[in-house]
Amino acid sequence: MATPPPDRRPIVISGPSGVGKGTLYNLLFQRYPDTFVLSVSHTTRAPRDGEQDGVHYHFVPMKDFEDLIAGDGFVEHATFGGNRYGTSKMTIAEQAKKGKVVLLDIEMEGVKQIKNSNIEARYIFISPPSLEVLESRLRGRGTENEQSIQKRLAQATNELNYSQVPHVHDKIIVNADLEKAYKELEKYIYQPLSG
Ligand SMILES: Nc1ncnc2c1ncn2[C@@H]1O[C@H](COP(=O)(O)OP(=O)(O)OP(=O)(O)O)[C@@H](O)[C@H]1O
Repeated sequence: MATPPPDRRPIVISGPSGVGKGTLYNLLFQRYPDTFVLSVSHTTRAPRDGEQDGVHYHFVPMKDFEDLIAGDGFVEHATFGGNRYGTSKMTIAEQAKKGKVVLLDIEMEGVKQIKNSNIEARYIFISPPSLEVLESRLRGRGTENEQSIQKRLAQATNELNYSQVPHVHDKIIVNADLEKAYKELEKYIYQPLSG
């Protein structure tokens, strides 16, 4: 059943790669169908096999991406590996208008940009129980090569340091036991409005 949470602000989920963000919010999507929607990013990179425009990404030419930046159309944008990625204000507004609570899966630099924008959001950080566990999850997922694993682990330290900065995140959840972490996420998202 679609039961929207009392607080309808977009939810920004961040945390190191491999910590279980996707696993956790996919559980939320399964258990509350039609309630939440993952924000679809814009990118200038080419679609990979099986990726659909408007579903996995909005695939756009560089010129369109730059026009969107010039028109202040993004809440956050970044460059990775020579390709640009961003979350457009329009995407968030369109989904919110349909009555859905928008979930944004965003890395640290994007979180900083959203915090500097005028977007009202809730910020959740997913933390690993330890760097050793994070490494074993990244390896266990089997999607990364050694170089990519090392890069993600190095970046994880930056993300974890940022999560310690007071008042950046509204909620920090340690993803040790999956079901416990999920319950904590659900409880936070569905908590009654305060004040
Ligand atoms: N609590 C948990 N206990 C054990 N394994 C877990 C737990 N949570 C997630 N995993 C596993 O860890 C791996 C990484 O999870 P996931 O892909 O959801 O991470 P992510 O944070 O979304 O990563 P990325 O940012 O790279 O997309 C997956 O193989 C997943 O099944």
